[in-house]
Amino acid sequence: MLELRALSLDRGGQAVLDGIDLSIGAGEFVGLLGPNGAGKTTLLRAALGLLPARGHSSLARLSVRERARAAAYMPQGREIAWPMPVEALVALGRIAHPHSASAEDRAAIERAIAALHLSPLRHRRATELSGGEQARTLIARALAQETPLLIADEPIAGLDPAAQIDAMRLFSRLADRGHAVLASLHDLGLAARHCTRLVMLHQGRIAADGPPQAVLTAENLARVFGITAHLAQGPGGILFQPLGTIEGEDR
Ligand SMILES: Nc1ncnc2c1ncn2[C@@H]1O[C@H](COP(=O)(O)OP(=O)(O)OP(=O)(O)O)[C@@H](O)[C@H]1O
Repeated sequence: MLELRALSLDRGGQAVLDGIDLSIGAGEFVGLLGPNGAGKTTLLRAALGLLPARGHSSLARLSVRERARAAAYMPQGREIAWPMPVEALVALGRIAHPHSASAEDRAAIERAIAALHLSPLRHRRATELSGGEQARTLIARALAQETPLLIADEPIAGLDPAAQIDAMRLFSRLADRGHAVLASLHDLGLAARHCTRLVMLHQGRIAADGPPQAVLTAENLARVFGITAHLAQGPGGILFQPLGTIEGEDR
């Protein structure tokens, strides 16, 4: 689904990505973690070929149309330029499909609208929605693309707790159905409970990669995030509670 080898990128004379090796397969819901500025957005955009990088990305070499069928992308920026109805914006997800007004397209749009509970909002102008409603609309647009891989940059930022859990469950179900999901996330607790795998980025390099319990360790949290946390095994996976920051540590 996604293969990155030695992906590196400099910006402003600094290495922002430094030798990223990452392979993501069907059935994986990968949470991309890391503090502000670690390189998460840069990694997602370079993987998609939206930023020129050294090394190899299996997506970056595809034509625009091929790539739009291989991977859907929900960017971090949520600006909606046109005052179009929610359902028309979701329908844009089908634009790369050959017959983008077919019964199959309409069914995909309806599935995406239903999955994000957007039916009551479908005729509203997307520019007039709340931030969280806009976020759900943009997730639905990416979902309507029905690609093997979904790449989402902070998809649950600004959602209320129920909508965050709903979205994480949705991504998890996509992975269960054989898709792959790569999402940058700042909520380590939700990442721990819902992702099948976590990749922790630190200063443009992968600091840890594996199942949640192997990545969310006290040592990694101190070294990468500069925090202490309470970690416990709960009924549905790891329970994570941040406790404090580590003063004076060189992160
Ligand atoms: N156009 C640019 N020129 C120079 N440096 C840049 C540019 N864009 C990003 N950077 C730097 O690259 C680094 C990685 O940025 P990136 O947006 O990938 O981080 P991030 O992990 O997504 O952070 P956040 O969690 O804050 O969204 C940061 O130090 C940022 O300042």
